[in-house]
Amino acid sequence: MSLSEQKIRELLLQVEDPNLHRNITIRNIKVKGDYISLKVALAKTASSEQMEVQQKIVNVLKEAGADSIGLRFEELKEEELSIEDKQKLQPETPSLLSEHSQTKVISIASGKGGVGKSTVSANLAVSLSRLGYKVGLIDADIYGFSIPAIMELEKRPEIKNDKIIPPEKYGVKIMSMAFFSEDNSPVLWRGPMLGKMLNNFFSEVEWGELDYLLMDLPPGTGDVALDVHRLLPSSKEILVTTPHPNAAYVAERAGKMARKAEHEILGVIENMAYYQSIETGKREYVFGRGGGQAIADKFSVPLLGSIPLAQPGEHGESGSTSIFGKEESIGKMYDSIAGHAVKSLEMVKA
Ligand SMILES: Nc1ncnc2c1ncn2[C@@H]1O[C@H](COP(=O)(O)OP(=O)(O)OP(=O)(O)O)[C@@H](O)[C@H]1O
Repeated sequence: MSLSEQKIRELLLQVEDPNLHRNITIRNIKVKGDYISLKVALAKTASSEQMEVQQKIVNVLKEAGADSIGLRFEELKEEELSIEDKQKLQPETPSLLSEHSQTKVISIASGKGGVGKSTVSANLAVSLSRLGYKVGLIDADIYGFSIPAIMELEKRPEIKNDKIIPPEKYGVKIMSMAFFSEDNSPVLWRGPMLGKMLNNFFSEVEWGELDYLLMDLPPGTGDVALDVHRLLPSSKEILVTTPHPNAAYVAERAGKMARKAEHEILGVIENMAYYQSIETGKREYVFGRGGGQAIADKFSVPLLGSIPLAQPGEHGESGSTSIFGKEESIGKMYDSIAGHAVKSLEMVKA
């Protein structure tokens, strides 16, 4: 059923900004047939409050007969907040960011997209959990959040006592920007928003005690790495590359960025390193050879491991097509890489 813009505005009078205790600010409404596209400004985005509002808007509009809703959020500008508003928005110090936190943060970076960085991040997180560690995984790849799909995660976070409880799969607690987007609509982030989003992922999320927090960074050498450094100066980095010399050249730029951000590089993971015939065991270096080692040498860090191209039928034990179980050959490789990364981290600390 199609709702008029005026009706939508009336319906949304029921929805409050939970931080400010007044009506939400609607930036724009577009109605195209059955599709309603809405942009809303809140005091705090990427937060438990946003989730609450998101849910309420969807419920209110669906109850009124709306079929399909696209929702985007932005934060209210400084000048839109009164002094009282600002008092209501007292910042918290996230415990994960405190200098006493025992959680080790590892960011996974790549020079370009499509090298399998998210797949590697997810499998590494699962392996660390298999090794007995308490693990969190942040999908900070805001331009193309793919962790929930890779983990085949159906659950969404829950809100308890104003905190976001991250859903868990394969023993890994997961947070993704995907949870803050309805209908998979693209999230457009400007520079300063990225830092805020990350900050909220630390302050708003009830992670519990974690041994490792992995962050799947967006590909490239953008602002997010700098934001991560500002928030978490002790974060370490792992670079993912394919074996092709060109891919390695691009990965080198991500490595230089890590160095510029004063992040220690723990090591390099080469993905899609070769194809191994199941019948003959013969390896074919489909995407070239040596790129991972070249990057590792460039930064004087270890090559933590080389993951071959997965073949149909190879995965299955875990029930997911992208996550490898402990009995699968690639699963064992990830376990070994995770063990190697833990050792590298201890050496860096020593
Ligand atoms: N070792 C592998 N063997 C076969 N396919 C792989 C392998 N690693 C990743 N892939 C596939 O390659 C594609 C890209 O992987 P993924 O999304 O993890 O890359 P990415 O580097 O995170 O990309 P982006 O940053 O653009 O999201 C996916 O379809 C994934 O299933």
